[in-house]
Amino acid sequence: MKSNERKIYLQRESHFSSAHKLSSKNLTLEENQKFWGKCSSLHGHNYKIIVTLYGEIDAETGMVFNINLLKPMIEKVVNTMDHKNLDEDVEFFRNNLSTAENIAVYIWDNLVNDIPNKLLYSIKLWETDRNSVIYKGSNP
Ligand SMILES: Nc1nc2c(c(=O)[nH]1)N=C([C@H](O)[C@H](O)COP(=O)(O)OP(=O)(O)OP(=O)(O)O)CN2
Ligand SMILES: [Zn+2]
Repeated sequence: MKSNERKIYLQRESHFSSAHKLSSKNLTLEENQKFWGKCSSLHGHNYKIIVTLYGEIDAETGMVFNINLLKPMIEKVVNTMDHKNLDEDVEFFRNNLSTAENIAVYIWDNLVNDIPNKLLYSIKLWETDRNSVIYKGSNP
């Protein structure tokens, strides 16, 4: 592939709605309520994510990566969580609390091997309008 040596960020937004609760298996109901407050009860969020790729603009295609290829990769991961109870329906969250942090890690881990040439740069995830995380994992 020819490169014109100009690097650029490419972003794709996606959404999903999931139920979850934050509670530790090692704590009693009362202890969980004390630690996590209202979040220890089952509730839901409309999550928003932005997946960012970073790389050189290919001189022939004019693209870093074809968004038409990126879309189904993101949808595949998002569909494992959309309209699901994260804690019960997604294996990863049986052993990892379904915090925004861990959801971003889950998305990264499920995308990084599909996106070629180490292009995956970051996952930004909003749990609410006011609460968000940005994860930059390792890209082997
Ligand atoms: N570090 C984190 N802290 C918290 C997380 C998280 O994922 N990472 N998650 C929660 C709960 O999931 C909770 O549902 C957050 O919702 P809520 O408190 O309603 O959200 P807001 O802060 O946007 O609501 P306010 O109206 O601003 O209080 C808790 N902590
Ligand atoms: Zn929540």
